Amino acid sequence: MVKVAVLGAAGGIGQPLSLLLKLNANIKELSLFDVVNVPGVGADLSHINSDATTETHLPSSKEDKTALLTALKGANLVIIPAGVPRKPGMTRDDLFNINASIIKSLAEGIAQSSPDAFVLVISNPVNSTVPIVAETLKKHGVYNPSKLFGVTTLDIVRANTFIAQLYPTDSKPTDFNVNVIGGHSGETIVPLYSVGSTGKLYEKLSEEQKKTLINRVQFGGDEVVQAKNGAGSATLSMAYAGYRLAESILKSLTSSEEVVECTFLNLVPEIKGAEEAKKLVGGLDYFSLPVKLGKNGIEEVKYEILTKISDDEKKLLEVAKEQLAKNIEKGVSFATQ
Ligand SMILES: NC(=O)C1=CN([C@@H]2O[C@H](COP(=O)(O)OP(=O)(O)OC[C@H]3O[C@@H](n4cnc5c(N)ncnc54)[C@H](O)[C@@H]3O)[C@@H](O)[C@H]2O)C=CC1
Ligand SMILES: O=C([O-])CC(=O)C(=O)O
Repeated sequence: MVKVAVLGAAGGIGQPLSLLLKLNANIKELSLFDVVNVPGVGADLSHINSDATTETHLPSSKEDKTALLTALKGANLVIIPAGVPRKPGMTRDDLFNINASIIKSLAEGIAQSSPDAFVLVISNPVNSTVPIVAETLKKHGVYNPSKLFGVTTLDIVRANTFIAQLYPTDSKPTDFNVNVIGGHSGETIVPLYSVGSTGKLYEKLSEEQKKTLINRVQFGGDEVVQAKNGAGSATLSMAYAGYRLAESILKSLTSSEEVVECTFLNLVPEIKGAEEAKKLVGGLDYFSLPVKLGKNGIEEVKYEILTKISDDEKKLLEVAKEQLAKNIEKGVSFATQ
């Protein structure tokens, strides 16, 4: 039975994500933090007759650090959807200037109040915000790379849905679990349709259809940003995806079932398979890959998948690596300056 803290709980993602978490029988306490509106969200959720208790934490002023520290106290799992979303015409990197400082200050709170927690970073640009959290925790001497997750699950969710839409009579979205690797923005997102559950169906597509499908996964976020027309980006599908990763982590804590998920992680030697992965991705320090989850977080990186990909996917990877290197460096230098 665990305590989960959601930072940014009153937002577009935070609210439906908190609703899903409120329904999870493994969660004993749900701690909701935001800089606005969070008491209302908490009061509303608290009437649901599931067993998790709900508490809310709203800072009394910009200087008030106590609300965050209290929200995080004793948390086993911290999920961060705090920050600003995109508007049409913006890239995720355009969010860096605002979101980087928000993420850094939240990571400082985690370092102080819940240094042993699993940390799931949703806030964009993920390719840079994850290194910011890592460097901030390092500075405070409490960094455990096995417990830091950049949430890329929405890319997997989209990849499953979009291929199923091409084969409406032969398949359904739940048939698939596509590995999507790399990062979480545009061309850094690399869906590996040629391996695993989608291999045979993918091969049947024309070159044009393959290109369109991959592009749709890479730029799926833009579809939602454009449809919302200035009112933000994906929130409901993101809440579902963030919940899926949180649920998988909780499952690996409470059962002996093997659980594998893709996540954007820090490729450090202490994690089994990470050194092999790092060599295969041109020395990048962070990359999204399938990982085996266990009681202590990421137990093993399933790097072997990188040796099975098609020549076309290798080309996509080259483009992704170049962009990722810049995004990662931007996050690291912000946090270490
Ligand atoms: N990783 C992924 O796949 C995805 C990431 N995102 C990202 O998630 C983030 C949140 O998106 P939305 O929920 O749509 O935005 P939103 O604006 O609806 O909600 C963000 C919430 O964060 C809160 N917030 C701002 N500063 C804060 C602070 N210092 N501490 C705590 N809370 C704070 C705001 O008050 C607001 O309630 C964005 O950066 C967005 O780009 C969105 C979709 C997918
Ligand atoms: O597109 C955005 O800005 C939000 C996001 O990360 C996504 O939907 O994948």
